[in-house]
Amino acid sequence: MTTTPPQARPEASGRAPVISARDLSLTYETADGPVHALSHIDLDIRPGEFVSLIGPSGCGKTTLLRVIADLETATGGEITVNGVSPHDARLKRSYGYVFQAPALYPWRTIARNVALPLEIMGFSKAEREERVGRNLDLVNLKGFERKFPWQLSGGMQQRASIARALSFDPDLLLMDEPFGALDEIVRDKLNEQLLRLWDVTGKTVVFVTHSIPEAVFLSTRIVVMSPRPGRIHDIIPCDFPRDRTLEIRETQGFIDIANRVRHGLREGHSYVD
Ligand SMILES: Nc1ncnc2c1ncn2[C@@H]1O[C@H](COP(=O)(O)OP(=O)(O)OP(=O)(O)O)[C@@H](O)[C@H]1O
Repeated sequence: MTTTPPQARPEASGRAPVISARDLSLTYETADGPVHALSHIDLDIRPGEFVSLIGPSGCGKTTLLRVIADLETATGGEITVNGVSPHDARLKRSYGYVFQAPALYPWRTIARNVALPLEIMGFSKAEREERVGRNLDLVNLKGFERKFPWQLSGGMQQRASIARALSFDPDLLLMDEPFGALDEIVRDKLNEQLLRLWDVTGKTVVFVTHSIPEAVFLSTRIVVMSPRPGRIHDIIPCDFPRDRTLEIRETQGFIDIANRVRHGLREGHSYVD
């Protein structure tokens, strides 16, 4: 992805939160009885933060992301996104969403996949072309406009889906285990590229992961969740420089935070992948 020099864009602790959840709960009613997917969630996420949600399967990470995105509705408590309800935020196109699988249409070229949200939103052809070019450049896929998804590696496809999520320039990026299906070397590379992209664009990112090193490397804060019912067990700040590189994983500071996350996952009576 682009190597534009990092800009000073510290997380704005004084500014209004992008996401604010108070006593948020969500219970699914199922044939086997209620499933308490989220319980008493209190969380503020400020502009420019990179917040990872980590926890074992079933602790509600995806459900929380889906509530923010208005794909599920909370059954208790309150949540705002950019100061309005998730529904209104969705109508205002406040966020881009990246799924675990790239979910690109195989019959569309990479450029036309990235352009899809812009077509739906009615952007002019000239504006679409400019935005597609800019965002493919941002994820280092310039030159691949005319390729089809199956002609790209899994990592490249996921970068294309990030370009698509960014195409209409939302301030908030919601990412649900975007690199979970990729091998470790590719994942490391994409982690570095995502970090640069976050630094350069100043987006707010909420990122679901099962990986402790990934969470510690990427985040400004890590939300450790535990299951049954899904709740927040710990919130861990990560104060590494924004322009950190993978070498930071060998430092004592990194190891200490990783240990705190691991400890939190164990205390939450959960397992660690
Ligand atoms: N649509 C649904 N209907 C009923 N129960 C659901 C539904 N979606 C999720 N659940 C349940 O809610 C709980 C939380 O699920 P969720 O997918 O949010 O967890 P997760 O932490 O993202 O898990 P994973 O890491 O496996 O993706 C789980 O017990 C799950 O089985």
